[in-house]
Amino acid sequence: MAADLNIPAVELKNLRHQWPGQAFTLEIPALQLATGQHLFVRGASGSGKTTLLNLLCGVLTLQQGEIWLQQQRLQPNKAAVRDRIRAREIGVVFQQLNLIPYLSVLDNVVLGQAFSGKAADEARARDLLTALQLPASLWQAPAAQLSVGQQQRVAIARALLGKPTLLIADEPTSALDADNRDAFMRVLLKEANDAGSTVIFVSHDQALARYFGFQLDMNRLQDGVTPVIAEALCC
Ligand SMILES: Nc1ncnc2c1ncn2[C@@H]1O[C@H](COP(=O)(O)OP(=O)(O)OP(=O)(O)O)[C@@H](O)[C@H]1O
Repeated sequence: MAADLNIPAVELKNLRHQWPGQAFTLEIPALQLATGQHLFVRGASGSGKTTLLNLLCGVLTLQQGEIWLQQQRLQPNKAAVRDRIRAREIGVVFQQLNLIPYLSVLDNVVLGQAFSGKAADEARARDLLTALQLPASLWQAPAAQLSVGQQQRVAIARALLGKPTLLIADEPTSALDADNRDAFMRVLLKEANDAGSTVIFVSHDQALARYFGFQLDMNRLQDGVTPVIAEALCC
C-alpha cells in the first residue's frame, strides 16, 4: 500500500504486556513514527525488546493497548485480517535470517509475497538483489551455498520486496565484524529509504545508534520514564 505521509506509519497506544508469573511488564503509553523515520531500540537484556518486536510481528497476542500500521488497527480478535495486514505492511530481518536453505536465492526473496496475497514481483526482486550487489550468478543457487554476508543481503531483499510500511530488524549485525556491520547498516537503511519504509531496529550495539534519528531506551521504560513519542528520546 502506498504510504500516506500525513498519518503516522506506526502508532502504539497504551501498549501493555504482562508475562504470567513475572514481575516484568512492558508499558509503552504512546509511540509514533512517521513514514521513513528510523528508530533504534536499545536496552539491557530482559528490558523487553523482543517482547515489543513480537507484539508488533504478531508472534505474541496483544493483551492491552493498540497497534496501528498506516491507520489500520491490528485487532487481536480478528486474526485473519490482522495477519494479512502484517504480511503486507511488515518486513522482518532477524539475526537468524530464516532463509530456506534448499530454495534458490530468488525463491527465498519472493516467497514471502505468497503469504501477503500479492503476485510475486520477480522484477523487483532482481532489482533489489542488484542494488544489494548480489551477483546474478548466485540468484539460482541454494541459499545455503551463500556466505553469511550474502545471505543477509537476501534477507534484506526479502524483507523489502513488498515495500513494507515497517521494516523490523532484530540484532541482524551481531555476527558481523565492524567493517561488515557498517556496510550492512548502510545498505539496509538505503534500501529502506528507497522503499519508503519506516525502520525499527533492535540492538545491544550502541555504536549503531549514530545511524538513527530516533532512539528508544527500554531501560528508561523500566525506570518509569514514559516516552510520549520517539522524538522525545531523540539523541
Ligand atoms: N516466554 C516467556 N515467558 C515468561 N516470561 C518471559 C518470556 N519471554 C520473556 N519473558 C520475560 O520478559 C522480560 C523481557 O524479556 P525480553 O526477551 O523481551 O527482553 P530482551 O530485552 O529482548 O532481552 P535480550 O536482550 O536478553 O534478548 C524478561 O524478564 C523475561 O524473563
